[in-house]
Amino acid sequence: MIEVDHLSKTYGSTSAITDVTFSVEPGEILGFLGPNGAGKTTTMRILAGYLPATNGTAKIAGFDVHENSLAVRQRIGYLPETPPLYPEMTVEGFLHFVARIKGISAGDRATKVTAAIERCNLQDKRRVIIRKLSKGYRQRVGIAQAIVHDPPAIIMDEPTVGLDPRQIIEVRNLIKSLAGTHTIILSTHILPEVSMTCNRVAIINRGKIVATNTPESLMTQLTGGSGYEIEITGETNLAKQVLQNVAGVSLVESISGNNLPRDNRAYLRVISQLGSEPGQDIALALVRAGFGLHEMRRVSATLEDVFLQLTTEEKNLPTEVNSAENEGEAA
Ligand SMILES: Nc1ncnc2c1ncn2[C@@H]1O[C@H](COP(=O)(O)OP(=O)(O)OP(=O)(O)O)[C@@H](O)[C@H]1O
Repeated sequence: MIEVDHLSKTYGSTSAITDVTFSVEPGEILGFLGPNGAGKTTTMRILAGYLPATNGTAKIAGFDVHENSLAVRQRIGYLPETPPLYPEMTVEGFLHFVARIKGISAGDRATKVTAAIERCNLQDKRRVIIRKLSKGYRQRVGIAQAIVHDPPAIIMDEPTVGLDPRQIIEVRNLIKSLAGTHTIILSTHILPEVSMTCNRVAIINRGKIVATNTPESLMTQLTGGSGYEIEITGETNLAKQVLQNVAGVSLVESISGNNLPRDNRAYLRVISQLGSEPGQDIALALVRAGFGLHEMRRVSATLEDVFLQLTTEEKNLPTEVNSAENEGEAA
């Protein structure tokens, strides 16, 4: 349904995205995950036909976003980071207005607007002026305007930014309820958003796709699915250096958080590389380096570990995961 092929965009001398390739199957929700400035908005805007790419192609339902932009706009709903709302209009009036600009015939408008209102649970607010709505309800109106013409594909840029926890749950549930009948790309820098909402994730870092897969497979393939939590006596940074040099170790992070280490104790989390079991070597290396080893236990990797590994430890990546996955996606 959505095919992105070697897409690049430069702003003057700044390269925002480079060689971005991925695809989204019909009915799927793809999470487009990356830190600030990674290139998410740039990609979303190109897909929505609002920005020309410098190189590469993107197709929605078989139509090229640049060459057939009108056909593409009829087939996508776009929710930018700040929803394009007219605050002085009522919810219903605004949705009628959007339906008209999107080319829905006068006879069909009322049915389509009512369907979007019901889908987004806005029945109680249909005659309320948008300015008076909470941010959560405004976001729902933003989603309603994106789906009012019943497009097969929906592109959402950071749809839950600025919402309170209850509103976030509501908007996520709404997005999930749209999957199946719609194909969705959702850009986010929030990790739980991806594991809670998306079937698959594409991780982008500094303008490049560094992995594409289901959240579960990423966790297993990239980290071996496990690691260790370790409590030692000694200096954290020194211990990190020692552990980083142990064969089979992929990522080391401090988990002492804001708590001051008690009795000079450090708490570390080590993620192992695919297929390796470095537990014994970790224990040996720590003891040989003079650290007191108080506790060491196995833990499962989280999506956060994967994300950190991909966005901060690129040099340690098992390369087959990247290339094999991207080829698979492009096929
Ligand atoms: N209009 C522009 N002119 C010049 N550089 C830009 C422009 N828009 C974005 N960039 C740069 O391109 C890169 C990617 O930006 P983009 O907004 O796509 O990232 P993002 O992942 O959406 O980030 P955020 O989560 O912070 O919105 C950044 O380095 C950004 O500074």
